[in-house]
Amino acid sequence: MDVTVKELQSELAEKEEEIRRLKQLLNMREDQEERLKVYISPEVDVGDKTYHERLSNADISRYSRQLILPEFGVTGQIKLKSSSVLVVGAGGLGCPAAIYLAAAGVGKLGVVDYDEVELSNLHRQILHTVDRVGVSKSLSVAQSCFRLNPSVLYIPYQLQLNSTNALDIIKSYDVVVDATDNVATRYLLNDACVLANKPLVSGSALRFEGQPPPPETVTNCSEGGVLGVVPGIIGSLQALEAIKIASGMEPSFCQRLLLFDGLDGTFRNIKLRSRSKSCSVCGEKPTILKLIDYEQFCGAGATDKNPDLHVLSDSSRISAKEYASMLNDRVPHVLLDVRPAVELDICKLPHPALNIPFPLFNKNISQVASQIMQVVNDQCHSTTEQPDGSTIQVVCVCRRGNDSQLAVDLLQKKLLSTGVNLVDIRGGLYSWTKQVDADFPTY
Ligand SMILES: Nc1ncnc2c1ncn2[C@@H]1O[C@H](COP(=O)(O)OP(=O)(O)OP(=O)(O)O)[C@@H](O)[C@H]1O
Ligand SMILES: [Zn+2]
Repeated sequence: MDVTVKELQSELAEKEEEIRRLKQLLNMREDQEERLKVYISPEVDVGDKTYHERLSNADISRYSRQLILPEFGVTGQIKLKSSSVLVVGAGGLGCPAAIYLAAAGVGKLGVVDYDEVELSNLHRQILHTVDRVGVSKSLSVAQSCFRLNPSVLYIPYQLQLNSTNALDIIKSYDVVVDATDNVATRYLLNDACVLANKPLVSGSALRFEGQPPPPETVTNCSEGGVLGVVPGIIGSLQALEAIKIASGMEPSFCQRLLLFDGLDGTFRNIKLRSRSKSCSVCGEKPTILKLIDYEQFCGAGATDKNPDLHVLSDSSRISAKEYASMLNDRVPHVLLDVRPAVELDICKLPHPALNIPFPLFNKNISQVASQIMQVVNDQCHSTTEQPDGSTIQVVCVCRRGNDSQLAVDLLQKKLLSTGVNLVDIRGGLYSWTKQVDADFPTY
């Protein structure tokens, strides 16, 4: 009897959620099979065993505008129809890539993503919809593509691609499109595609810049921000390249890197060095003969979700609720907001704050510390009941409660002798919304 009712309830809820998802997937596949049947049935009528290798009348109408392209033509269409493409990542790049691959008529389209749709995805992940918030992204992309072109076979994979499953999944596709957002997965895909001998079309898009091949990225959208149309452009270019490869046309970005700057609207096409003989994956004496642990190798997770840091001891942290009572009781303090200035325009706590963006702490902690002491001292003078500087609290806040801890940690070391009491708000503005004010925006 060591399992509590609560634990059982939550396990049941989890299982029910899983069942709900499986049912949804099943429905979609049944629906798809039904439609495919309709599509393929003329095979019997025509009595032609090679029907799949020919185009139906519906195909000819649907793809007519690309069939009349001399470089593509019926040969290209048939090749495309008998090919398969795997899109890894159903986000900002994956959505445009997948929809154009589906529209163009690839035979089989696999879509990998472990994550679920969030409202903050919709400005750029254009295949998801408001009513699919909380639904699996890979499923959502497959559903949207299905609506556009039901003759394609869609295989959604609701999982995180890693070294244990990558080769197994990749092996049944002809072309792989990297539409992910983290370094670990980029390395994984690179090595997996070399080992499996599959062409990889890489792309990335951050802030205003985008690039198809090769893998290279440092920040991510939730940290750096991105205008939705930029991944739209890059993901479309990835689809174009994948279509060229799958249909037997000449690829454009073999040993080339295309850079796009959305702010000044320019493209740069850079020639890459040819394959290095000493490369550890594709060189003459490769040392990487099977997939390794890429999260460990990169020192970064294969998701862009930052883990919660635990830098400060409990005594240096207060909850959002506790801060709300401090405001309520008018406890004198200095509120220090360490977010970038642009984020202060989005929302602020209901108390005047000193804004010093976190990067400045690493850059010049002495200057930051003296700026804070100045404000603390000013506040002491104006607060008659609190003549002693050491009783003024400095409360540090950021968006999620990671930077605020690092900032307090740096300050504590610097201001040790002053006796100033430094704390951070556990979980940042995010917890403020959760614990104090449900109307406070999250971003
Ligand atoms: N190893 C992986 N396996 C499966 N999916 C992955 C993997 N790595 C990244 N992804 C997926 O790739 C997609 C990248 O898209 P994008 O960065 O536009 O979305 P996001 O991470 O949801 O956005 P944001 O950064 O704003 O939270 C995400 O949906 C993410 O879940
Ligand atoms: Zn190499």
